[in-house]
Amino acid sequence: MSKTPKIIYTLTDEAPALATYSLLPIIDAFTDSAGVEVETRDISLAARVLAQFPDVLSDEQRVSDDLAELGQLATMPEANIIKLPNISASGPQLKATIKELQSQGYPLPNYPDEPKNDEEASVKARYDKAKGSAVNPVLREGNSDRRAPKSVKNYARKYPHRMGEWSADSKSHVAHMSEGDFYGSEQSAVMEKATTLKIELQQKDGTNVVLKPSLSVLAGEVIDAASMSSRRLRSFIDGQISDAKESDVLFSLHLKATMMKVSDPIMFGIVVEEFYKDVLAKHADTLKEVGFNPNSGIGDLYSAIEKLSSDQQAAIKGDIEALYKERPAMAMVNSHKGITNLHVPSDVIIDASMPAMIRDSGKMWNVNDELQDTKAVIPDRCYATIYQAVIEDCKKNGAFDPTTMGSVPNVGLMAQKAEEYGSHDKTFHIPADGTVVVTDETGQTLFSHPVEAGDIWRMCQTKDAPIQDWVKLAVTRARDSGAPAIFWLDANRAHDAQLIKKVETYLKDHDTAGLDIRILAPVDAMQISLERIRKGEDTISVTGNVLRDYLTDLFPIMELGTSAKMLSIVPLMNGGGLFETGAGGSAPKHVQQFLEENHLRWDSLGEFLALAASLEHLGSTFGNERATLLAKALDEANGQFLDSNKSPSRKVGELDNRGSHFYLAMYWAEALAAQDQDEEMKTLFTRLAETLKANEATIVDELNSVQGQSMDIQGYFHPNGELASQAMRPSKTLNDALAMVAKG
Ligand SMILES: NC(=O)C1=CN([C@@H]2O[C@H](COP(=O)(O)OP(=O)(O)OC[C@H]3O[C@@H](n4cnc5c(N)ncnc54)[C@H](OP(=O)(O)O)[C@@H]3O)[C@@H](O)[C@H]2O)C=CC1
Ligand SMILES: O=C(O)CCC(=O)C(=O)O
Ligand SMILES: [Mg+2]
Repeated sequence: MSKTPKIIYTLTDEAPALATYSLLPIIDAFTDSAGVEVETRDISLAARVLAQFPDVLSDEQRVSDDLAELGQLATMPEANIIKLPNISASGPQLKATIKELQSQGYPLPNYPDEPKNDEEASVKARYDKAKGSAVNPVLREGNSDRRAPKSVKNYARKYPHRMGEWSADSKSHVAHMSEGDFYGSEQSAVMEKATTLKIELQQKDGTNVVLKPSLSVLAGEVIDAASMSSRRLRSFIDGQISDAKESDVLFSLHLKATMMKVSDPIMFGIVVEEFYKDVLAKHADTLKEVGFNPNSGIGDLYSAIEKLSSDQQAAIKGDIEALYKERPAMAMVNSHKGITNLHVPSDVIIDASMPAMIRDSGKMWNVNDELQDTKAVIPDRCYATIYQAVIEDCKKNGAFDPTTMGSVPNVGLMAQKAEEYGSHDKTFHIPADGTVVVTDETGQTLFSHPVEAGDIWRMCQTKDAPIQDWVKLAVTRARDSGAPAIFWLDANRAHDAQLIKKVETYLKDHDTAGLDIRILAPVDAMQISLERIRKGEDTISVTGNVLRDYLTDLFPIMELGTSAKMLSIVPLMNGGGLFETGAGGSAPKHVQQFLEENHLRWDSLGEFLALAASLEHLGSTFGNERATLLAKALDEANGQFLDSNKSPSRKVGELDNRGSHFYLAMYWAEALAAQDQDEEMKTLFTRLAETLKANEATIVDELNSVQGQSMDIQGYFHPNGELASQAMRPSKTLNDALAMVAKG
């Protein structure tokens, strides 16, 4: 790996990838002229799929495995990576990508749902490497520091987003299990020394199945295991379906099937099976024949039955319509297109979906496109209760006020795959009744869980070094910000109880004099943080990986309207920097709008903030003065951008993502023109600033007047780069101005 100071900018998917076609040429123009190298690496879902199959692709079609390269880089001190959100693919998304690539002439094999031989098993294993949250855990060699910078908070106070009102008699609530879940069954242990673990299912019939023959663990590592009873989950879901009907609230399910890619699709499938039970039973044989997979959602049924005669299709569809009349109303993802909460496992993802519901008065959309009170089903108790605490607070005190509310930044434990629950090769769908037993190399039993066929059993690892780093980061943030820091840990949970001991120990390594650092159960931590936020006070949440994910959408969405406006830094444990953009996802809805009317409402503020932090890091690590200068100027430009409210509008014909990039470029050039530290840069950027200012009206007109047309960029997951670039760079005046400063 070269040690030249450079920034790696990632190419990803959907809305952020489209935005990059417009933003990257601007970044290139500014950094080229300063001699700062910016290189790209493609970690899009399509590229990650292609990288798995060099053997079937032609020389021209073959792509490098950029993710593997970046995974290596993330462990080195010179790493400086800007990571945009990417698709964490659900099964249906992965299959759609394969289909699109095949239609573009890539001779990829089909995805074998049920491999029939070794060859198919190997194909499936390769595809599965690109499934779910396959990027973030590879790059996250550090813990997470996510917060709203002051300028962004001031912006939200000046231009508050809309918040739905709350009523004291809202019927919305969270429903969770009371037994048989992961929370209730968790067992945890800290490894005294490095060892190798074995996971085995001792079946009732006396035979043993080795689930994992060997797993190396380090001294000090926290290991835990838990199970989810499918029988109890089914009866809980049945109860909730009846209760939603009786209480006349929408039924909705909130999981993280993308990130917890093994456990949560199974839970999703169980809910699909229970909700559509009668129809699925009536047509069981036919649906089996056409290969319907409930874990992929009811949307998969509609695709699967396309193979049937139109009469057969009509019969099944008719039965589903009849079932809807008996069942409670379901929360809709898109009522115009008939997309329900149970259509696709990746459409409703808890980190974004629960905050959106809370922002919308605790309601979700019904089939008539109206907001309605909702039962939010979050089966496992580990974190469900925090959302109920927010709902209770809103019912009592009304909606939060973005103009006065304080902030809850987050310090999250996630380095080296910490607490990656339910997502990896240590989560199993149990094939038969028995006991799952974990033993160490001396044969001593660590954990033992009685299980039934169909249950989910998961193990999770959290290494010691990341925990120490996380505690240190929390103390640093508390010191730098002056805000109290709360560790959200539940003494009644086996895993958290181990972490509490470690936190108490490692806090002693730091000077905490004068700091307010507490350890509280998540519900208590939530209540105190909400009480303080209403008084305009800030409270740092110091959490494990799952709460990091949940809270870094929840609070930003309440405070700023979207998590896209967050600063999201991952100080890598070996000294490098990973700068994530925002905290949200890849906004598929934004792409839909872009394709329908050539308006991209994606807000790249997260990218602007990440770039400033990345340049600053490059400047300080390599003593590169021009990088520092660019960083300072970009900081000012970001302030100006927010102050002038040049974020994209949601409406066609108005300023969109491209227009917002133009303004950023103008403010950035103006800031560089205003400085006196570097004469050459001053001269160059004064010319650019003057040109952009003089042509502001023309450029904005060129960018806005193209809107209102449908667009075709020949692909969704793997669009034609030239067409996408043309679409995203429609202003000749702006392009010519940028060419003026670009080197060469
Ligand atoms: N770090 C990562 O790589 C992450 C990836 N993902 C992936 O993203 C995909 C979609 O996930 P989903 O949960 O729907 O989350 P998204 O964040 O994509 O969408 C939720 C909503 O948040 C708003 N939003 C998000 N980002 C922006 C932005 N930059 N500018 C303006 N508004 C924004 C949009 O609201 P509105 O519609 O009102 O405009 C959007 O519809 C999935 O494939 C998921 O796996 C998800 C989270 C993180
Ligand atoms: O990796 C993923 O799938 C999602 C990550 C995410 O939502 C987050 O880090 O906030
Ligand atoms: Mg998230």
